[in-house]
Amino acid sequence: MNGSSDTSQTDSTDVKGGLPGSGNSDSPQSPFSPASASSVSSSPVSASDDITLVANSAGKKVPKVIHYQPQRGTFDETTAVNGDSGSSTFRGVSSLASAATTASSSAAAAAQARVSQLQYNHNRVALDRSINTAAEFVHELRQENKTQPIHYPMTEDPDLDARLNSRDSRIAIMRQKSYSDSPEPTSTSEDSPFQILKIFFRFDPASGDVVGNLDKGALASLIDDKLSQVLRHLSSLKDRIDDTSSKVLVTGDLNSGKSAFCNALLRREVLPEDQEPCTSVFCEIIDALENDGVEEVHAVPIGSKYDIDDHRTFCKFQVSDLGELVYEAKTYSLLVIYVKDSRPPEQSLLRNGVIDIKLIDAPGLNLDSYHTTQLYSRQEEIDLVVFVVNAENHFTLSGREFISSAANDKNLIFVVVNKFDQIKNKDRCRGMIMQQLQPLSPETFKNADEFVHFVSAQNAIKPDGDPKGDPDEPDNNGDGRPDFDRLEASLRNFILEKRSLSKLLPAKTYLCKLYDDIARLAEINEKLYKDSRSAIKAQFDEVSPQYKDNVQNSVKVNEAIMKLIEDSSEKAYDYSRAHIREVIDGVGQAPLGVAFKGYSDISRFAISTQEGVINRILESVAESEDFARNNTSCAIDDIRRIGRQYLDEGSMPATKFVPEAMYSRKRDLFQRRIDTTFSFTDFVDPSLESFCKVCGVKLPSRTISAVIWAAFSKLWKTGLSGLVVMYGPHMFSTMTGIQSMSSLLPQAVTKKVLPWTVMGICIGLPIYYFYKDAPRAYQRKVVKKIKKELENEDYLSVNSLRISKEVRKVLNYPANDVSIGLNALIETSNSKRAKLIREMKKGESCTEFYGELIGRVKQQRNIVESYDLIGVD
Ligand SMILES: Nc1nc2c(ncn2[C@@H]2O[C@H](COP(=O)(O)OP(=O)(O)OP(=O)(O)O)[C@@H](O)[C@H]2O)c(=O)[nH]1
Repeated sequence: MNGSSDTSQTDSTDVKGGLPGSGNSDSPQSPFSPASASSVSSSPVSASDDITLVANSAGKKVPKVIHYQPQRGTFDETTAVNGDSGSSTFRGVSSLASAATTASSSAAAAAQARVSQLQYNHNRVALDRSINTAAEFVHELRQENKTQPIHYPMTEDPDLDARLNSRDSRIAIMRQKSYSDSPEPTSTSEDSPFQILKIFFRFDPASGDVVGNLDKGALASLIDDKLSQVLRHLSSLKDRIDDTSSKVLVTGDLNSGKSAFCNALLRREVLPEDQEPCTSVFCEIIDALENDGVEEVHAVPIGSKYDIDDHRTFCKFQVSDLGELVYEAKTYSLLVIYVKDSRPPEQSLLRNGVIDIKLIDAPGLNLDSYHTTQLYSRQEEIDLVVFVVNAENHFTLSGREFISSAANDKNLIFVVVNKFDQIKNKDRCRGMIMQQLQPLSPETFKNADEFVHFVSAQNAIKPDGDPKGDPDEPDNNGDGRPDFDRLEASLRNFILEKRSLSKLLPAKTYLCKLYDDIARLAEINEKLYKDSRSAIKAQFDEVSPQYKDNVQNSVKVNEAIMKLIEDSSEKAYDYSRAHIREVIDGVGQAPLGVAFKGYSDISRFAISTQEGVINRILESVAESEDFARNNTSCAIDDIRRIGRQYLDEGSMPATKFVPEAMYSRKRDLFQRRIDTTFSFTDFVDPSLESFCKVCGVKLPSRTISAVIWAAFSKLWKTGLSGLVVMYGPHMFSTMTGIQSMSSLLPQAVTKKVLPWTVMGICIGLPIYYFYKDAPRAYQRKVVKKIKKELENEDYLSVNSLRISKEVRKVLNYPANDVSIGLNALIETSNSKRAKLIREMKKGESCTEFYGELIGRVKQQRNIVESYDLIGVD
């Protein structure tokens, strides 16, 4: 029987009244990859075939539908059963013997068997669903781990030093230790709170720290690896329970007699046995009925995937070629051996008429690490492990490692202590083996009667061995057939009758352990987030006011500094305006100190005078700039002092103040704009004041002289002066009676002295005046001219503004420094605050996620726990 369409009928049961929602049709979408999902769906549910066990079409030589009656130990063609009365203990060989005496109750047994079959299918479908649910949980954990790395508790056992996370490395290390005869390895099972989600960490003795520098990301990736490993395992579990055949893996140390054991089961020497290590290729032994009854070997080349219907995937050989083929590990990865078993179904394990059995003979554990790794991975897809141990050697290190790993998954494994015929002190050997087994597989130890057998495989096949093999015969210490028959009966019982145990129990056990682990991991994480919540809240309460204070301080400081800048700038403006105005106003009033060396030197005098005036004004501008510099320097100190109230020196980027740099770029170039040309009229600037000064006459007062001068100027300008010249003498004589001035003087004076005197005064005095007043007149005129130009271009305001602007500009640098420092403080406290808010939110959502997950996982755990597998059979 294989997994073809006929086989699907075997387990394809429409579960009526089974577990709520069970059955593939309404199962949630499979969380596995499409490939594995499709492999599962290849067993469609059929309501009509719920309890019929069907041999495949190749089984023409046996009844098409045969039914095993375990209590009678017989088969008939009308009753479809697979189970017994539901006893929870293993019947062993005695049950077969007693079955003969209960033939009359066959109808009742058949009915019971139907119920058993129905329950088996219920459990299988329910487990199938539970595997899907478990895979969903694992997917959720993986997703969570991506967004927020899962916290994983680490063990602190220094003995874990050399343990690595990969199975290969672990095995390699174990093997290395085994070769070096090192003491028993330290198991991490006690150190880790997990059974399935156990991660091996490397202990760093130098740092005294587990896994040394393992950061969150690396840990997350380790957890992700582990979770994807679990997903793969769940997928193979699913395949395993959906697979109608049973795979029995025969493994053990090199030369322990695995091949001899397989041969003994087949009652013929199919596999080669040798003193030297020989089996280096996996051998799958299948009933020849699966190959149209033809005995042959299909050797699958490395890299090829075996398909019996595709001849390109294997090479055909005779069974007799196996002697050479088992050494061809470099060419073949698998030898599929089809053998006939002519014994009746109630005796043959392979051709039992109930289910397909594949017997897998594996290379010895200590052959090499590659084969050991292969063995570990094959172990995951098989239903039953038969571990063959050499009674002479007991359990080796690699054997112990393998058994604890397999027992973790399977709960129950068969231990065949072979070559028992070679042992003299059998009781001592038995005691020691049992002692070694107890910690490795407690369940197997508990059920040792059924699962631990001391035999001699070689003797079992000998022609002089008891051919009938009565399993009820007392133990004869492995010297002959009875011990082996007893073993075989237990094996048959477990595989065929206790199918729930052999097929479904591993899945149930694994799921329970996985649910426990997920719940434990979720509890640890939930607790962590709950615990860290109050710590984060306390931090937030501390940081939050800091942030507010920083914002307020920043506003306050910025306002103070802005005011300081405004004040300094205004002060510079006011001072500059007042000072330059004062200088411009007074520039012409004091002598400029430019010597007038006569008219021959008039050009130099003119230029020097102009320069003198301009320089005086420029000096006043420079003085204002100096004032502004000092003022700025003080203001900078003030700004830094304000900043330091809130910032430490280091957090304030100090821009260096260079006073000379101020006003170095925008110099006042006013002198270039002044018209430096001059003319004769620039030296004439008559005024009463200057006239009096030149004549050495002191004016009565400034007011009187100003009035006189004003009147004179008016007269002169309005033309009254002409009237005075024309009619003045006439009016004078009319009013005084003096005809002419000359009549008052002697004739000689009138005629000779007076004209010359008058002429001298009228011509000489002005000439003298203008000559003498020319330098001062020029100065006055130049001052007037420059002042006018300054006024035209609003020189005063422009320069005051320029000076104050520069003050503002320079002060903005330290102000900016303080502002940057304060902003950094705000930014730091704000980002701390934001981070804490994020952490709080994340913590809340994580707490919620794990809390909810724990509830769902525990609920599922209880459901799986409630599946009664033992009671079924
Ligand atoms: N005395 C004795 N020798 C046995 C028994 N079973 C096997 N042998 C011998 O042990 C040797 C190894 O047996 P195999 O069956 O080849 O062992 P194996 O475990 O398959 O060997 P590998 O596949 O190479 O690891 C052979 O010489 C067998 O004849 C037994 O029960 N008693």
